[in-house]
Amino acid sequence: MESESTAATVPAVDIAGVDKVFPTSGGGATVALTGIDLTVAPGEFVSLIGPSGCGKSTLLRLVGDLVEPTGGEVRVFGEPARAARQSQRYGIAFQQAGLLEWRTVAGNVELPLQVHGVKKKERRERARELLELVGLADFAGHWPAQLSGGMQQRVAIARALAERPPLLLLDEPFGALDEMTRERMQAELARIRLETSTTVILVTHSIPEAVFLSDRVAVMSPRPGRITQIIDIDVPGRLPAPGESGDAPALEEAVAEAEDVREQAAFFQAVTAVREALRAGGGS
Ligand SMILES: Nc1ncnc2c1ncn2[C@@H]1O[C@H](COP(=O)(O)OP(=O)(O)OP(=O)(O)O)[C@@H](O)[C@H]1O
Repeated sequence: MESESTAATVPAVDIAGVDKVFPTSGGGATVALTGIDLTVAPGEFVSLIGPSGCGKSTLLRLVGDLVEPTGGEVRVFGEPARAARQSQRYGIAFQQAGLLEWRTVAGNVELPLQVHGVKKKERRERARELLELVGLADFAGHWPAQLSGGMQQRVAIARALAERPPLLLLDEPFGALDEMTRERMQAELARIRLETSTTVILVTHSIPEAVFLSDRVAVMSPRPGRITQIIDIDVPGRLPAPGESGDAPALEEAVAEAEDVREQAAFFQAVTAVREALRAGGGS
């Protein structure tokens, strides 16, 4: 077991000098990422934002060991990304919820636990807890096709959290949702993060979403993607980072607070700062 002081000094994610080049069919190469350095502290929420094709998803996939870097190194809680994946340090959710249609909502959430041999009773209990966390306690026995897009995405997030991963990787998880649902889901994610103390890296196209959720926003340039600026977000009233305060508020309270946060001058200022950084980096 690591002592608390050692754990506090090991970053959740440490990306050092990472490049990624994809070979193309004609024998050429696509330089997707170049010279990426980024360190994410345990419990921190960092968003990646940048123009389409700048390598946001590739960077997230590198952290999740779904693609390998061409150069440089990715470490997760002190381990190489491969080892971190093998010791199930990640929960991952993408834009498409990717639920299995032939399993119930609870069955989908239980899936990773079942794959790793967790006993039925314990799986049931954990799925119940998670569905409560994402506000779907009454839908455990439903089929995915009976849920709205937002509800399906909540199930995908519950599933990603099933094994209590210390790191959650989210690639445009709310990209397919309407604006109102999206804002509500953001409030829920802020609350879930506070309640679970999970470190989160989020890929998003939405500046307000990045500002609302993140402690820091990493702004990327057009391809070949580089991180051009990292902006600290300080908006009073935003749900604090884990450890900064006590209990997470109840769901409806979190949603109401989120509305107030989005109306603050500090929120608009942060949105403007990210927008200007995107423009300065060549992203519109
Ligand atoms: N598996 C792959 N093989 C070849 N090229 C790839 C692969 N994955 C990504 N690329 C290329 O790498 C570049 C970055 O892609 P990536 O999907 O990471 O960008 P993105 O910023 O997430 O884009 P978007 O915002 O449009 O989703 C693109 O030029 C893309 O075509």
